[in-house]
Amino acid sequence: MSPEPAPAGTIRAEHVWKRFRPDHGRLLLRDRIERAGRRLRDRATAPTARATGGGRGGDGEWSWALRDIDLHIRPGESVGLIGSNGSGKSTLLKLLTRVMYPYAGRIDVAGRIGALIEIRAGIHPDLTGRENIYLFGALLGLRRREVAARFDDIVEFAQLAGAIDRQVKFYSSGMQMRLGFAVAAYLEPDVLLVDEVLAVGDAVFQHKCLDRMRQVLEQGTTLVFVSHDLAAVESVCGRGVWLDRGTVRVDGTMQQALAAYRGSIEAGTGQQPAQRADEPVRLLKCAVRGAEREQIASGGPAVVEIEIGGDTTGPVVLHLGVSEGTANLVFSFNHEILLDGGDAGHRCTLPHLPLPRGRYTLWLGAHSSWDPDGQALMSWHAATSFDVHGPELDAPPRAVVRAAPVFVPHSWERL
Ligand SMILES: Nc1ncnc2c1ncn2[C@@H]1O[C@H](COP(=O)(O)OP(=O)(O)OP(=O)(O)O)[C@@H](O)[C@H]1O
Repeated sequence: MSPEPAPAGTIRAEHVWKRFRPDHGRLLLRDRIERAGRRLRDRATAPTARATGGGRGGDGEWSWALRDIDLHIRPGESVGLIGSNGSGKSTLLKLLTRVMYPYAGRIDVAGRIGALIEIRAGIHPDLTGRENIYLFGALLGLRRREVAARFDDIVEFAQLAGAIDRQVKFYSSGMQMRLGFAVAAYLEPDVLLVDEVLAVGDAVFQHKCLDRMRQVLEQGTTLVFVSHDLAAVESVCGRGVWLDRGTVRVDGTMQQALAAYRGSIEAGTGQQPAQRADEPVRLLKCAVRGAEREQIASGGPAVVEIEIGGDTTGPVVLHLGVSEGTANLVFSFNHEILLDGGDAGHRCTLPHLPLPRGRYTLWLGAHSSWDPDGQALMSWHAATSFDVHGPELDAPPRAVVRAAPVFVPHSWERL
């Protein structure tokens, strides 16, 4: 008896492997014969056995983009796929759309798929924008009448009113991306797959895309969203999957996946710029603590203690900043200090640290007061990390982007 078909919007990937051959150069006949021989020998070996060896296949030429991926996504779920460059995010989306096929494993996507995985994916350059919309609709299995009912919304969203009867090859990349996203998001797919759409559009269009994704989710569509804009992914997705060198490192809530991913970036020392050697102003010590050696609490006091050395004399502008993870600078300020050529300690007190629970990085740099735009006396670098204890920030409504975490004390009363 065949198993029950999965409900539309279900995505299931079981033990999925995908590999690529990096060298696409021309091969001599001798190389081809050698490869064919190796392939024949390989056939006798099981896929997983061939897959071992740190990303290299048995013939030493293949590298694994995805290794043993298992994912089950239910209808209506919103999944953010995060991970560093080359971790396999786009490859996974391409497998889901069947633009390419896995080497081993099984992929099932139930229902109609709307996808924007490459700017020009699914868009035919010789057809007009109008023809592309109808063609895409037909590929999704929609009737002409059904596409016509959504046509005006698509054109309005993509801001292409004046260009819809022009061939797409004459569109700018921004126009093509807007058309691709609008078509994918307005033709009511059961599954919407979006890869890095925010990288191309301007800020207004980015917000429109996030807003549209939220509406699509409210209609019950399944969303898989790939982006390096972590705040945007966090604002739309409830579930987070962190891909690391082709494997799933964390599959949990979006917050869990982001915390683990950010933590790994921080732990990977060398990824954070350290102070350069031989700079005129040297940071000898740096610590962040709460008042009276207590831990730092949201809204409570924090004390930054630093010791500066070097031969420089005279007034110097010290820059201090705090970032979430290594990326988002939450705040920064400057302070002028007077150096006398010896080592000296400086203390900065922040009476109410406006940060919610989390791990933060303290950044420091210094410039001459006489030449604030000139060469840094101490380059901007990550000096230390510290933890803040307190409440998590409440989540904003879906598709509203929170740029940086700021804890603002507040109280409510009923009138
Ligand atoms: N068509 C291809 N031919 C050869 N190698 C490929 C191909 N597509 C992807 N790869 C390789 O597979 C690995 C995963 O790539 P993929 O584009 O899926 O990563 P990603 O996580 O989407 O990265 P990014 O964040 O930079 O977009 C990389 O090592 C990449 O070089």
